[in-house]
Amino acid sequence: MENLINVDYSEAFNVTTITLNRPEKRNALSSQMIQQLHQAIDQLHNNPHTKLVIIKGAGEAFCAGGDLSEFHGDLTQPEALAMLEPMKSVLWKLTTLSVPTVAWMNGLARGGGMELASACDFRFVQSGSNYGFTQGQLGISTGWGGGTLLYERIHNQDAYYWLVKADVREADQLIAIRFAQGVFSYNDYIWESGLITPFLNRDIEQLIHWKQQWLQQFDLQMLKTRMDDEVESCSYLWVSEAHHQAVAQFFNRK
Ligand SMILES: CC[C@H](C(=O)O)C(=O)SCCNC(=O)CCNC(=O)[C@H](O)C(C)(C)COP(=O)(O)OP(=O)(O)OC[C@H]1O[C@@H](n2cnc3c(N)ncnc32)[C@H](O)[C@@H]1OP(=O)(O)O
Repeated sequence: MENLINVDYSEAFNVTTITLNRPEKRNALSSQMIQQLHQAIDQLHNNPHTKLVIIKGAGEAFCAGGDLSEFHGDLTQPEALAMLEPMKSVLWKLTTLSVPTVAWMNGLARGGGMELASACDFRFVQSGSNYGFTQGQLGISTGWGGGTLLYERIHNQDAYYWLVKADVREADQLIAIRFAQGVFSYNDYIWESGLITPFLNRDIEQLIHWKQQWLQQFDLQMLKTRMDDEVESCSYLWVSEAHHQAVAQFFNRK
């Protein structure tokens, strides 16, 4: 099977890097990639030395979201719900992972790509790139639980407005709204970046404690229910004419 998800463990740093490897499609997530993401995250539990997980994209993009050609056909509401569930499960696993997670957003992200980033504990963005929860422009809403997680990452009023506005924003705007915790340049080498160094300088026991402390803020059952509700709502919007027209417009754009 094609390696659409690459997993690299650094012995030197005790860090596992998961790379979305479909650059020709701006790392748009297909069902096969989502399946491989599940496997990659499940494998993390087999390596007790991993103290940080970094998610990044291959090529010039971080992640263009769900695969519009695969997921956005004429699905019924139940079919849409079933199609959305697996990636919601990936976001849940990432959110509740026992060690810190970083989204190294080395290029543009749209829609579900932003939801994937919202499931990470920290987000670092690339100067000159742009990012947006653009599902609203497609006649739908966030559909993997990442909208729920956005409310836990930035001020709730800002989260609500971004989801409604569904606009694309520059790296510095993501810092201003506190969605991102740092900005790096195009040719910054991740291991030499001052953004990652603090994690490298800490022991796994410290990092596990801080992650546990973060998660203890939440009623995790309520958080999961909110994510479930989000996905179900999106599945009803899936069958809207606005959604079908928006997807057709994308593929007829050239
Ligand atoms: C729950 C999550 C939610 C869902 O699944 O419902 C979503 O994530 S909905 C999808 C949200 N994402 C988008 O709407 C992004 C759509 N893509 C774009 O706006 C642009 O492609 C962009 C800005 C990501 C990149 O633009 P650029 O000019 O750099 O490249 P191209 O547009 O020429 O694209 C290159 C190549 O990639 C294919 N592509 C890009 N995005 C997707 C996607 N989301 N699904 C499938 N394929 C995608 C694009 O079609 C081009 O392929 P090619 O064969 O070369 O025509």
